[in-house]
Order: sequence, then C-alpha cells, then structure tokens
Amino acid sequence: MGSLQLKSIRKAYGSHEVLKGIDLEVKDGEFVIFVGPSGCGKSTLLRTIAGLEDATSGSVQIDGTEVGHVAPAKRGIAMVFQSYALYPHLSVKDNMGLGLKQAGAPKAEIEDKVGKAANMLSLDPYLARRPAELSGGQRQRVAIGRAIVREPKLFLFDEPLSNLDAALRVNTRLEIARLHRSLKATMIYVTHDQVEAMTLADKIVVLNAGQIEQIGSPMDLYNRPANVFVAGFIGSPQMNFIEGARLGDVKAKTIGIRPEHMALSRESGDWKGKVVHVEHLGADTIVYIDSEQVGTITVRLFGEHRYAPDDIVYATPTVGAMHRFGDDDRVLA
Ligand SMILES: Nc1ncnc2c1ncn2[C@@H]1O[C@H](COP(=O)(O)OP(=O)(O)OP(=O)(O)O)[C@@H](O)[C@H]1O
Repeated sequence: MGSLQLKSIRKAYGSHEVLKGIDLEVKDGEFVIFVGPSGCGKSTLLRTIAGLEDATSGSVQIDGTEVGHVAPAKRGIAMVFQSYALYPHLSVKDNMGLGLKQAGAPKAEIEDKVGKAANMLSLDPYLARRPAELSGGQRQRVAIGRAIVREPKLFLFDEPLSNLDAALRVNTRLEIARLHRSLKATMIYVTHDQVEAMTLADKIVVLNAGQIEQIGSPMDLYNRPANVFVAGFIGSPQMNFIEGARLGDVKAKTIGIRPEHMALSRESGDWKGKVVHVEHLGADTIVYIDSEQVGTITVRLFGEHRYAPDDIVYATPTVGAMHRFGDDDRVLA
C-alpha cells in the first residue's frame, strides 16, 4: 500500500512563501510527476513529503496516517536523487543492501532482495564494483536498486535522469516505466523535462510559483489545458498564442493553437505569412512564419518539407483545434 494525501501544504523560508497551499491525492500504485519552471517549488514539495523539510502548515498523510512528525527514515519512503548519493567505499552490492543491514535484516534476506533488485536492473555483472567503476547510468540504477530493496510504500525521485546523456535518459526512462509496472509501486517524480512527464506519468501536477495550476493525465493536459500557463508549458514546440481581437473573437483575450494543428500551403489558406526560419528534424519540419494577421507563429509538419526562408505561405488551423482563454487567462467553456 502507498497512498498519499497532502492538505493545504504551505512552506515559507522567512517571508518567502515557496509552497502556497498544496492539495493532492495520490492513489496506491500511481505514477505522479511534478513539473514546473525552475524555482516553482517541486523539490521543496518532494522533500516535504519525504520529511527532509517540515511544512510550515498543512498535513501529509501516508496510507491515511499523519506523518508530519514522523522521521524521514520511519515514513516508509525511499528517495532517489539526481546525484545518486552512493557510498564510494562500498561495493554496488553493499550500497544496495546497506539500508536493510542497518535495519538489522538477516544476511540471507539481504542477499535475496539485493539479488532480485540487481536482476531487475541488469546490475548482476557489477555487484562487486565500487561506484567509481560505473558509468553514470549504472550508478543511477544502483541508486534505484537501493530504493527497491527497501520495499518502500512510496518511491520519490528528484530529477533522477538529469545527469545522464540523451540516449541513456531514454533507456533509463523505459526502465523506470517497466519497474513501475512490475512493482506496482507508488512513485512520485520531479522533473522539468516534459517528455519525461508525458511518457511516464499516470498523472501530472503542473506547479507554478508554489501553486498547482492543473492536475491531469498527460493527454488531459495536452488536449484540455485549463489556462494559458499550462497550455504554454505542456507541448514542444510551444503552443502559439494569438490575441483574440486579431481573429475577431470578442470574448477570448487569447487564442491558442498548437504547432502540429495547422496545415501549410503555398497556394491558399487562412493566414498569409513569410517563412523566417525552418528546422529540419528528420521526422518533423518546424516552420517559423511571420504573419501580418497573427504575428509570429510556429508550424510543425510531419515529415520532410522543402520550405525555405522568404517563401510566402498560408497557414490554416485544424477545425476545432483552437483553445480560447478569457481575461483571467482561464480556458473559456
Ligand atoms: N533552504 C532554503 N532556503 C531558502 N530558500 C530556499 C531554500 N530551498 C529552496 N528555496 C527557494 O524555494 C524556491 C523553490 O525551490 P525548489 O528547489 O523547490 O524549486 P524547484 O521547482 O525544484 O526548482 P528547480 O527545477 O530549479 O530544481 C526557490 O525560490 C528557492 O530559491
């Protein structure tokens, strides 16, 4: 079991309020990801759940029990950090088994659990090595293995992949997804990489300046952003924003259209413009256009296209794909 309930969590450092009343329910077995811009309070929230920080006010419950005054080691959680935090003088095996050893577990049980975790993470060949003799990706797997052997109620991950190179990030991401499925464990994960958030999460929590902007499944956030902030934060390249007045919409202050929800033509279409830059990404082509009517917009086309700077083009939004936001930046019904 590993459910989590946060109620009105506030955290201030002096007069600087970093978390401004966070309410969140995490169900047993869920994979929840906190995303948001740098400094929005993601790590502080995770550390508050772990007990490494005390909330200024509010309640943290794990499996229905208030843990606000329970020491981190007694909360039934395991945390995996970006920095791995492995002991350099211990072997991989001893690093993974240390928590159990300190808790007084019998040797046979430690052997068994470390063996299973090592197997799950393909770490068997490295058990006798020390951390310095491993790659970054292998070290991070050891840190994850160390968390697994403790069989925690909650796994907390603080940007675990951010020290890895791009290819390794993808592999380790897949491994974490597989691990989540096989362990059926509750995982809470902080990242500012929205691809990680979109691919791993059952539920994404978008934070901004210490507050939750929206909670939803990845596709909820992508298809139905509640406000301009979420619309602009989720999706890459970013959603285009156009003043409603420019499109003759008197109710909407802002209209959003995703780059992939537009067609481009050399002959005709809704918005005439001039190509200013083209990015050929192989699978996609990103075209930046200056349009007198709607300003600078980004269009994402599937496949290879031979547009070039100074080409005159017409962009046409897909019917029904526009998002309308009101004066308060919230989506209009
Ligand atoms: N110990 C501290 N004392 C004072 N201010 C702090 C402390 N720890 C964090 N802060 C401030 O709290 C705010 C939130 O920090 P936090 O690390 O939670 O952000 P974050 O969303 O995880 O950012 P990042 O993505 O850059 O890691 C920041 O403005 C930070 O400067």
